[in-house]
Amino acid sequence: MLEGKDLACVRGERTLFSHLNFTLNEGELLLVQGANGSGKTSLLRMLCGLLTPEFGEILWRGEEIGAARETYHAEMAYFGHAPAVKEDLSASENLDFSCRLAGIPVDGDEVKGALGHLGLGHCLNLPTKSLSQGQRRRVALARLMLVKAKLWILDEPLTALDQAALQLVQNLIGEHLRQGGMALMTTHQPVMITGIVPKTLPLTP
Ligand SMILES: Nc1ncnc2c1ncn2[C@@H]1O[C@H](COP(=O)(O)OP(=O)(O)OP(=O)(O)O)[C@@H](O)[C@H]1O
Repeated sequence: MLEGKDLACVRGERTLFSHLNFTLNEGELLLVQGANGSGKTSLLRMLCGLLTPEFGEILWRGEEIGAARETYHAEMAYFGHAPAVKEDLSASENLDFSCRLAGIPVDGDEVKGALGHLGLGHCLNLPTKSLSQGQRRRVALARLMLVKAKLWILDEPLTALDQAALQLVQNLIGEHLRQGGMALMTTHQPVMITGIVPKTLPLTP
């Protein structure tokens, strides 16, 4: 279980949120909601250990994430606001590279399968810089299929996707949850995943 207890976030002079509590269990989806600038990305960065809460604690399987760092990072995958893809590498090289960097061995067929699943089968070997924004985001999202993490932390994974890709990515999240995974995400779009009723976490100061 992932648990946030009495969390507060201050950026500059502003308290973005305080007294924030949530739990996330296997099979659950938590939608972090709030206006632009309310602190959604800041919260996700906290959950990844990239930002220290002003107050409160974040627990993974009952242990504070700093103390459980190694286990936690092995079980968590983060899809950032600006997806990390290297422009000069092809779609398949990007996936291969990022999985190796994370210590996850993948073979060419797995990479091809993940990219094909997200509708990128026809541009496996093109340099990422020649792909559209939506296609680049799909390359970064395809990584989720390979890293086999229990917890997905997704910052606006639905942005810039066309209707077909929206469906594919929501199906991917649904499949992850049905297999006992957990997901926490931000989005400004409606989320419709068959059989899943998301929990919501509104951010207010
Ligand atoms: N390093 C920083 N120093 C000071 N303020 C910051 C810093 N990083 C972010 N902020 C401020 O914190 C606020 C929240 O930013 P954040 O990116 O978490 O919001 P958000 O809810 O994800 O917004 P959006 O919906 O636009 O993506 C913003 O007002 C932003 O300017």
